[in-house]
Amino acid sequence: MSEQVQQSPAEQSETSSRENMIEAIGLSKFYGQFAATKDVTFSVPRGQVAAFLGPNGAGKSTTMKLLTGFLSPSEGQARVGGYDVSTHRIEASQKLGYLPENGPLYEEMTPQGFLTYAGSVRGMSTAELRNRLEFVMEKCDLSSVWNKPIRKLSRGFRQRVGMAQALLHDPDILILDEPTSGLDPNQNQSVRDLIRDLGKTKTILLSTHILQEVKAVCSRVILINQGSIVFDGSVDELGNSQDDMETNFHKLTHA
Ligand SMILES: Nc1ncnc2c1ncn2[C@@H]1O[C@H](COP(=O)(O)OP(=O)(O)OP(=O)(O)O)[C@@H](O)[C@H]1O
Repeated sequence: MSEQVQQSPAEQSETSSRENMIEAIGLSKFYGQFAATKDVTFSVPRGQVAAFLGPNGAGKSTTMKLLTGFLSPSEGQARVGGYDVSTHRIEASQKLGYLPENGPLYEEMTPQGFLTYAGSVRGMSTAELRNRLEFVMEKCDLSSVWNKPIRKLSRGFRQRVGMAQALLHDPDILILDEPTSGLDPNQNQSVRDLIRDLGKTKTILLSTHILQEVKAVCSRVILINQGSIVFDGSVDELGNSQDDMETNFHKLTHA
């Protein structure tokens, strides 16, 4: 008979922080009577690339803002890298890169100027920033627009500037809100390739309503509808083929 080892609460919390890099624990956000999210609970373990899927208005961006500390929950707790984001915001943000849905890009700045500013706000040293700027410029394929004002850039390049900002401090965890929204098929492909590459070393939660994207880059799907989680499982469990996935998505979101 196997012996059960009892863990103290502190040990349990250490285990959970080691294994789960992103944790939503009973997250609800109310606007008046309306619940944008209702008791949202899930966790993403180290090294997993998880899709946060749902139709328009389902609560994806709200959950991501709660997870990144940009919104305070009405109820529940958000943890990133083992830290509660409302009480340990700085520690959590050092481990986290966030691509917001409509990133705050400064239109008059160039990518180089904006990313230098973002790095200095994060307190990066000159040498570290120089290395990381070179890395993200190459990784996000920004060299051709490095010194153009952001206002002149296409949606695809703006998205890549947002990705570069999220990657600048080499975080272990990425929360990406619709990273491919509004991109043309070539740009789509290049952002997906980038995410797949990043997924080899990082924990990623990305929101989308594109099923193809889920299949292309993720191993896990968390599906939200009307503010509540309605499915949490592997991509294959949602459906083996694109058609199956579409049928199940439709069933789960049109109840
Ligand atoms: N500040 C706010 N005040 C009132 N309602 C809000 C507010 N922000 C979001 N909502 C509502 O909460 C719900 C969830 O919005 P959210 O932006 O999280 O959805 P989403 O899944 O990200 O949608 P999309 O795919 O369209 O971006 C929507 O009905 C939205 O209108």
